[in-house]
Amino acid sequence: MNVTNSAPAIEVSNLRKTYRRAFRKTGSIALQGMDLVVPRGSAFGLIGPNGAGKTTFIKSILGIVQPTEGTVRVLGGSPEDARIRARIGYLPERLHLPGSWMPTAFLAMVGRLKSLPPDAAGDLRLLERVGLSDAVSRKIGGYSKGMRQRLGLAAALIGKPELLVLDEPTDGIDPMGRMEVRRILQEEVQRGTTLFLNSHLLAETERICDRVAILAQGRVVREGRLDELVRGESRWIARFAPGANAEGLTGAGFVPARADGLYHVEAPDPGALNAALDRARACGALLVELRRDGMDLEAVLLGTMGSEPGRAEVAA
Ligand SMILES: Nc1ncnc2c1ncn2[C@@H]1O[C@H](COP(=O)(O)OP(=O)(O)OP(=O)(O)O)[C@@H](O)[C@H]1O
Repeated sequence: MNVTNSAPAIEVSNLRKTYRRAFRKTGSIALQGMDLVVPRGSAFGLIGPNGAGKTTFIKSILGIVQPTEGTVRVLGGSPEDARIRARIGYLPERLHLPGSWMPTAFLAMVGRLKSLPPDAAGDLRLLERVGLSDAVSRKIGGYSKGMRQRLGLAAALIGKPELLVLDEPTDGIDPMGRMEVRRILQEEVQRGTTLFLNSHLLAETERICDRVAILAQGRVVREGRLDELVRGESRWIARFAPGANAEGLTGAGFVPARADGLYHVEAPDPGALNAALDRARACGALLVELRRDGMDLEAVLLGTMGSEPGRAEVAA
């Protein structure tokens, strides 16, 4: 087996980055001992508040920012290695595009930078895939923000990258466009690409990603499978038909919720859940709705951030 192919897509250990300020004794700490493993083939979302260090992390794994300390491995190699970088597609947070260029010329240039043979037909297919077929013969300077973003995504997709790193990929894209971008990203993951997504749109991260890390003050404070992070451990919400015997339900282990007809019940496994429902039915209650009492990603983030201390400055 090829060793590099079995390595995680991204692996960082004790990653630290302090931005030094010219003529000043203090530096700004962006990352302070970050550890993270992104498995191959995952759709991984990085979330966290403004200034948490997300963009600094992305720049570190792409070799754009030099870490102050720690190790970074990407696709089993160093981000400094041009051969590794050629296997990564990157959509930066702030796109700088040459306004006087045609989109095809821009994609051709990105292909050359990745040492790929020219592929004009492939570039046109990519423009079509990101919804820019009507704008192929227009200069980039006349593109709207969303169109520029789509072009950036096309550039990131050049050469079928093994790892796609996207910093706020749907910034400026309308809701229909977001759906299209989501579909493209899902297709890429199905193809086997590892996706690394940084987005403030938590609903988007929730829809696309299967793993999530929360970054706060330059450290990973939570990481795991999305379904495990958002799942309420063992609490369920049940709705019973009007007229249910409230006293009987309470005796059966159901706790009335604030909304009428809703009850919470603790059940760590399917057996316990069904036993509780049997007890409810035995006292005449008719179940009309049952769902897990889960949280969304926003609630997970807010809950996690509630206990985080503030960021400090360091002496350089
Ligand atoms: N070039 C720089 N020089 C000095 N400080 C910087 C630089 N880039 C980032 N920082 C600081 O590092 C910290 C992390 O910034 P970073 O942009 O990585 O965070 P972020 O999580 O991407 O934020 P946002 O969600 O607002 O984009 C912040 O305190 C920021 O001010």
